[in-house]
Amino acid sequence: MASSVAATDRAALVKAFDESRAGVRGLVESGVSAVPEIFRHPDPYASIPLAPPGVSIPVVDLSLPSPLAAADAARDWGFFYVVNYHDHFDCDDDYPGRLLAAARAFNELPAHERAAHYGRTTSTDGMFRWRETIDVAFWPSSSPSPPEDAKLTIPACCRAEVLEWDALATAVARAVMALLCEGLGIGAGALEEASCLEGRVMVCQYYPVCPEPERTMGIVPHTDPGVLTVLAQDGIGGLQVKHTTVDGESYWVDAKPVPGALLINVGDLLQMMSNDKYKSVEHRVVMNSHEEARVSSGVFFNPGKRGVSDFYGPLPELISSENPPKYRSFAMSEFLGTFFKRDLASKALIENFKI
Ligand SMILES: O=C(O)CCC(=O)C(=O)O
Ligand SMILES: [Fe+2]
Repeated sequence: MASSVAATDRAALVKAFDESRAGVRGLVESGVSAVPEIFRHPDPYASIPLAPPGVSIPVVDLSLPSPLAAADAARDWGFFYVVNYHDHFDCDDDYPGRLLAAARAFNELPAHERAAHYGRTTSTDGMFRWRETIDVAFWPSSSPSPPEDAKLTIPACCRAEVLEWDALATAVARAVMALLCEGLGIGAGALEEASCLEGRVMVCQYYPVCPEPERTMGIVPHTDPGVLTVLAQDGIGGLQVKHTTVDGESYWVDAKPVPGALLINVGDLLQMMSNDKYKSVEHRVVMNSHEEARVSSGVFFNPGKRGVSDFYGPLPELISSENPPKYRSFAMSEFLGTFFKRDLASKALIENFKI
């Protein structure tokens, strides 16, 4: 009986929260001093320890001739910063700051102006996160750039910056994919030819200030499902990456904000396509205790070709009797079906395709 009453209370809380269409920011604006029940995690910061001082995520300097730096980082860490890319891609020095400022401005509009874009994402465990997520753009995978009607769904106050960000993130992903292909010893264009730049999803995340940061999380530990993620974050911090050393010791490493840098991470699909050479690693966002909300934006790259005869799995060029496939091949429809059914829990997705 008690649990059905609790379930009813919870349903009422969820309904009230959704109907407000004001999101977590609306709660903060209304002056909540405690994290409401639906956002509370049983033990958000249990599990493995924080990294010892001096351990940090590798940096790949795109202005230097170090062709294997990205591949080494993708193998050992699954995460790396890219720096000094502005000249390489002929982009303004204020990137990604200009995008992040525009995304912040959107999130800080009065609630009634944001409401049209309100959308709440919960994972299959039903837990709510202390964040706002706007899917700022999602367009048919067959189209190389957003069609005009998709552009109009992007909030007007950040539309220009979002479109610039899409173009920059795609150029960076193209260059990084080429480096990662070279690291696999295959043609630099192999991932692009497999349509991995085409199926893009962009999100802007806004993590409001939290009155009880120890009770909830921005994002629980997860791996990204796609091929590659290109992420921009502002100066607040909160993203942590799980790193396991060669001795098998694991800890959370802060992805400290580096001005102007972008973060790249390997997703589950790339781990499988590379037959485990590159690793998709868990990451999470802890609540900040700053006085200002945190803003980040990720572009998730996925294969765009999704026909019945388009199969993914270890790249055939990599497979030999010394390197037999560790995963079976699958169509994107099966992959996505499994993705939407799974828990956000670590590595659950990839296990389904192991041979
Ligand atoms: O906000 C961040 O820094 C990371 C977000 C993230 O991991 C995701 O959206 O998958
Ligand atoms: Fe992620």
